[in-house]
Amino acid sequence: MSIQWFPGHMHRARKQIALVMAKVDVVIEVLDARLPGYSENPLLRELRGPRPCLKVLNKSDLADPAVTAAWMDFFRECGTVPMEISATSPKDAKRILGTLPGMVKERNFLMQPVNCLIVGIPNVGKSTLMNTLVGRKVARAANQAAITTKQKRVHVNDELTLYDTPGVLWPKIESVTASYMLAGSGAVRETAMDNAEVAARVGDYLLREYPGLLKERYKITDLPQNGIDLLEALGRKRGCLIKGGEVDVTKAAGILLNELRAGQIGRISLQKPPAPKAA
Ligand SMILES: Nc1nc2c(ncn2[C@@H]2O[C@H](COP(=O)(O)OP(=O)(O)OP(=O)(O)O)[C@@H](O)[C@H]2O)c(=O)[nH]1
Repeated sequence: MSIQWFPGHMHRARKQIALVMAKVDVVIEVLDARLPGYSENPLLRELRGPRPCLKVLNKSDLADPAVTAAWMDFFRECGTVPMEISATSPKDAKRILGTLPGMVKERNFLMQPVNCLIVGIPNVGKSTLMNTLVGRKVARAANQAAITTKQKRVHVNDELTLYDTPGVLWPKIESVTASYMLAGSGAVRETAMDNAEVAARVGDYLLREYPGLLKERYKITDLPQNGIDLLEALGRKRGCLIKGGEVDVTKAAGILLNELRAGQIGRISLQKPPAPKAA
C-alpha cells in the first residue's frame, strides 16, 4: 500500500502557501515527534526555499523519549534548528516565541511585524500550536486529519503575525513503510486507507520494537509473531467477536490504532533516525 491522499483542499493549500511565502520571514514546520522523518513533507521544503525554519517535534509527550533525543541530535547534525515540544504547553510556546526573532534575517522594514508561517502534515498539531502561541482559541483543532481547510492569519502583537495553514501531504508517498506509519499516526483520513491493513503493519512494528508495552497493555503473555495474529489475539481479549466466534478484525484494528494514537499503549516512536555515517 502506498498512500495517495491529496484532496482538492490540499491542492488549494499548496497554491496558497506558495503565494503567501513571498512575504514570510520565518517558517515553523510542525513535525510529529513519533515519526519526524516521515512527517517532513518534501513539498513544503521546496515551497519554503532558503527561508529560516524552526522544526518543532510536536506530540513529544506521546513519543519514546530516547528516540526523540536521537532525532534531536540528528537534526542538529544536519544543521537545522529543532525543538521538542507539546503544542498544548504554554511553556513550549514561550520558548518558540523567544527563538523566532533570532532566526529572522535583518530587514529594511523593522517597523513591520515578523510574518511566521506554520506548516506541516495533517493532524500534526498546527492549529493547537497556533492557539497556544496566541493564548486563546483562534483555530479549530480536532483529532481528525484535515480539519483545517483554509489559511488563517492572526496578529499576535506588533511584532508577530502568524499564519496557520491546512495540513498538506504530498501527491504520492512512495515509501510503503512511511505510508503505513503516517496512517498509523493519524495523518491520513480513515476513509482513504484500509484500517486493518494499517493496524497489521503497525502491529508488526510494535511487536518488534515495543513487545513489553503490548504485553502489559493487552495482557497477552505469549505474543504472536505478526501483526495480523496480534489483531486476532487483541480482538479475543477485548471481545470483538462476530457470529461464529470469529474476531472482528476491523474493530480490533480500530482499538489498536486509537489506543496507539492516544498514548494508551505507552510512549511509542514509529521511526528511528538513520544511523550516523561511519567516520
Ligand atoms: N498528546 C498530544 N496531542 C496533541 C498535541 N498537539 C496536538 N494534539 C492533538 O492532535 C490532534 C490534532 O491537532 P490539530 O491542532 O487539529 O492538528 P492540525 O495539524 O491543525 O490538523 P489539520 O487540520 O489536519 O491540518 C488534536 O486532537 C490535538 O488535541 C500534543 O503536543 N500532544
